[in-house]
Amino acid sequence: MSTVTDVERAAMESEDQRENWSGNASTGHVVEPGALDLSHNVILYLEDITVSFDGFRALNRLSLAIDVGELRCIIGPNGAGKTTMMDVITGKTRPDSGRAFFGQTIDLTRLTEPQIAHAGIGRKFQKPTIFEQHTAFENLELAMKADKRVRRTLFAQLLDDDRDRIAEVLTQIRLDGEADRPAGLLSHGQKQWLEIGMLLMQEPKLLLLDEPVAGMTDDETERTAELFVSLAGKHSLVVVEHDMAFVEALGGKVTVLCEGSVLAEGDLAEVQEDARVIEVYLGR
Ligand SMILES: Nc1ncnc2c1ncn2[C@@H]1O[C@H](COP(=O)(O)OP(=O)(O)OP(=O)(O)O)[C@@H](O)[C@H]1O
Repeated sequence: MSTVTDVERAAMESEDQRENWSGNASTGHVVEPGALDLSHNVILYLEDITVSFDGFRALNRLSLAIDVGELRCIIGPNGAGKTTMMDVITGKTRPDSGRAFFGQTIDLTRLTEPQIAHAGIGRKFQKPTIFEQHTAFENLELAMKADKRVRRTLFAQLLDDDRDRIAEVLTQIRLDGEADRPAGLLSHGQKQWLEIGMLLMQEPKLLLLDEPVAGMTDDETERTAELFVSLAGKHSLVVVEHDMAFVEALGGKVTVLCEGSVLAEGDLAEVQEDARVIEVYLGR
């Protein structure tokens, strides 16, 4: 069974939810089955998500919505549920209850991790998983969508547009001068950017980034903020981070998680003044 078919089936099975979420029938908006429906300008909906581990609620009726093209930061104390939330979005953890939708129609709770990646959600973990022996260019080539890799095998060479795409991503991640360098020789920050570049080769609509600037120099952190700001709009980004200077540089809306739910939401200055946020997180 093909992945697309499964995605389509999940979309159709969620017909009832679709009515609830979007009222598409009334707007007359037509979207192919299985395609990402962004007609309401929201790319991710989480509603009342609960995840328990041995009776402990890591997520407790968590609700959240991310707009198309938004750059959202998620902050909160250790154990607040940030990683668990990412795990639910990517299908690694199934919620006990609640709903998780990608666009209006794709029910993430019914898809496997590969299906969710295929649907357009890319995740970057803290530890880079690049191929150290291969060059930066080759790493991006290896990350190309599978259908393009097949094309490459058929024609025994990279097509010009694929080469252009790799060059474009190398420039985006500021590695255009390092294309032929083995990835293992890149700095820590450059390795992180290369992994982000590998995600970009998959053309994700939504990028989930877990503590992307941990271990980076101040200069690398600043450049990473510039990169993320430049990606917003074309992509939607959800960034989990503890580094407040970085969160400030991103300039987007901030969601504060605590004990598995949203404690506060707003721009950084607003949440920094929130007495509850100071008590559980920022005041520490
Ligand atoms: N597989 C698991 N089994 C049992 N408990 C778990 C599991 N995964 C997470 N937890 C617990 O759920 C809670 C939320 O963890 P989570 O890793 O999502 O928090 P976090 O906000 O990402 O924290 P940090 O900032 O430290 O990464 C924690 O108390 C954690 O110990």
